[in-house]
Amino acid sequence: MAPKYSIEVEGLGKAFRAYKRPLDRVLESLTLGKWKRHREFWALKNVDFKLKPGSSLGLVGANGAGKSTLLKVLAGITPPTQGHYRINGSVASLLELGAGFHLDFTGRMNIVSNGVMMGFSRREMDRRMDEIIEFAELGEYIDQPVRTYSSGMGLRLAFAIACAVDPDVLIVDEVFAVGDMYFQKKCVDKIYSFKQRGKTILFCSHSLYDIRQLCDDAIWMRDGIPAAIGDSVFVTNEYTAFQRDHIADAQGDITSEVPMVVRSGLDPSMMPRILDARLYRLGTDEECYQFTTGDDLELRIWWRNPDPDQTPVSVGTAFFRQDMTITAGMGTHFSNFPLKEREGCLVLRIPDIQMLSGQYVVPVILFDEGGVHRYEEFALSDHVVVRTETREVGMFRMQHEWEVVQRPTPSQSLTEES
Ligand SMILES: Nc1ncnc2c1ncn2[C@@H]1O[C@H](COP(=O)(O)OP(=O)(O)OP(=O)(O)O)[C@@H](O)[C@H]1O
Repeated sequence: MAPKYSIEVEGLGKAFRAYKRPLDRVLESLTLGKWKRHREFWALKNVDFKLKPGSSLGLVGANGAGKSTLLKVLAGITPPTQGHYRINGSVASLLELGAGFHLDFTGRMNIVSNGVMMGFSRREMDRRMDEIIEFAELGEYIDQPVRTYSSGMGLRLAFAIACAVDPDVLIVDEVFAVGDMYFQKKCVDKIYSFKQRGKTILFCSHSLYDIRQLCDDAIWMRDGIPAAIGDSVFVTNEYTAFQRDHIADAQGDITSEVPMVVRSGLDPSMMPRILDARLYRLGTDEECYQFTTGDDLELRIWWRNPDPDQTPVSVGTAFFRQDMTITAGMGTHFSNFPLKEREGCLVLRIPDIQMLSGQYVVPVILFDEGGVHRYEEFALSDHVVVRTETREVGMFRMQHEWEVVQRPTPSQSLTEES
């Protein structure tokens, strides 16, 4: 019978020793610990959660919040100081890049030694060798020592090995931060296929967008303690709200939630591209960036995709306020509207805009078909300004109505009944 949970974590904590100076560590060890020179520092405290097979959990939080430490504990790389965890099934982890590789061994030799470390026999790894080499696409480098690899190449090899051993639980730390666009796309596809096959994924990223797209649930780690746990959209919203209130320099960086575009790896002539994007009054050729609440607008996006079968794309856009809030986001992938053409002008019609006064930045983003991987981000030539002619407050005009009816207050009805 399949286990109810693939990961169970209870009261997990991890303390490190913090030394003021490197010398203090030496002094402490020379005195066999009698002369204590460290202070205890808790990188993780009171972490509790359970994950069912097939679910994916994202970790978000500021630098130093404890995300990597939690992943390392669960990957068995470092023991917890407090609490327990249990993982039902096999685990593969992609944590520090290149960790677990022998630098003087070739890629091929590392495939075997890595697999053996994960509990596979040499023969099994030999059997999977071709599949791993094919996925990693390292060419002749597969027979070169790993010390000659770039970090992207190390990642390719590590990811190929992790995929080939087909673990029940995959633990991934910021895998999309390294590697070229083409390989990132392969990683995303693999992660999706893991999810679809009922595997469990633990994933840490600074890209809230990736967390929302790939993870069902999320934990916001703050100073080693879970500050919010739950649905990934809820948790990332909580985290964004916190960042907005606490990080002064977040001002101005209004599209930071949409991660950077990566433009390498593919033959440039085969790259899907956004050629242009402009805003108009609906149904006219009047290009316009100033609207009044209730106006009708139309965004036209010209794109080209040389190979829609091999590289299917989707297009998204959003209205970002100056404080980073996404007021509204739309995407062909959300609307199940596939773009099968090689090129064309995609028209997004928005009648009766309901946004209230404000200035918005409207990027247009070319994604893969699932809306996860970004090929290109295109900025409109101007900010969009919306004015509201009434004195309504808030971000949005919400549909509503008022009415006066004759009905007793609930407390009156109770008195009458008794
Ligand atoms: N081996 C270690 N010895 C001492 N302190 C450590 C060690 N590893 C991590 N820490 C500390 O634990 C805290 C949590 O670190 P961790 O790497 O888990 O954060 P993170 O959330 O992954 O950060 P980032 O987003 O920058 O990767 C940090 O203050 C870090 O300095």
